[in-house]
Amino acid sequence: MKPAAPDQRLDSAGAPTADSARAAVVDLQAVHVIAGEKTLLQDISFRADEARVGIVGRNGSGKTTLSRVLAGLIAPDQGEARVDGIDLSRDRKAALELVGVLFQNPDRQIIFPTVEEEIGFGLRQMGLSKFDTAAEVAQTLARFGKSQWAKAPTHLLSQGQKQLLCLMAILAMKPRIILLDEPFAGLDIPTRMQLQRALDQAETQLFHVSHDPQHLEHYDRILWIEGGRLRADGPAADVLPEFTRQMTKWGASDDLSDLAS
Ligand SMILES: Nc1ncnc2c1ncn2[C@@H]1O[C@H](COP(=O)(O)OP(=O)(O)OP(=O)(O)O)[C@@H](O)[C@H]1O
Repeated sequence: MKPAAPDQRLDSAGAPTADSARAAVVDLQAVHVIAGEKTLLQDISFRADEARVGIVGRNGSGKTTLSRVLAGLIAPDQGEARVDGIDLSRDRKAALELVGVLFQNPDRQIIFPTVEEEIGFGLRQMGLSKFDTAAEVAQTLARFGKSQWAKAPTHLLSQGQKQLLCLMAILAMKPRIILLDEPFAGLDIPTRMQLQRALDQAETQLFHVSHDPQHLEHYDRILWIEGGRLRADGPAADVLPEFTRQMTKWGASDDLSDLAS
């Protein structure tokens, strides 16, 4: 393997990860998100430019709301959220170029009848010509060894294949950041490993929401959200053991209604 440049990050297998020169700065300052009577996020502040950032927390703690803020899909009711100084909730074109989002349910993301149309859509939105889009789609499929999928009807793909399609569509757009909101839930181990490999090889920053601390052990930084607040923020080796201890403690006591309170 080629020796890494002095400031190049390596993943757990020793492979280079995100290109630090392209790292975007995600900057949240005193972010509040309110829905009716309920405060979904309260006073969240952090500045992150790490290659791999994990987001953990119990069900209903506010992780998905936070990912929507990061992607510019919702604007904070108070405070500021910026990526590289840009308020993505006001600049959708910049949001498309900067952040790709992979959600848990690919059926909510796939809207086109064939694989090539699905991958091509985002590229056309970014302003690529039909010719360049076709070339980029073909290259992306070839990179994943899936050229034979080009004309395949998307509704015939399995869940894992659909999730891989969504990931290919995002990677084709070469965003600076990929936001993952539990994309592995419901996938079998080989499919999950294949997606994880594709992500590990992507020279892109990852913000990854997961319930499973094991998926995030090799990450640079972990944000732990609880009750809409930032409960802990630090290296995986510090935050994840404490998170696991607390989850186990809560899980061992009381009933589900208490867990959800
Ligand atoms: N638009 C909304 N209006 C009212 N409440 C909402 C709205 N969106 C989310 N919530 C509530 O806010 C809380 C946080 O939701 P969110 O989806 O961000 O949590 P989460 O940590 O991603 O949960 P999970 O792990 O279960 O996916 C939940 O109690 C949810 O029911």
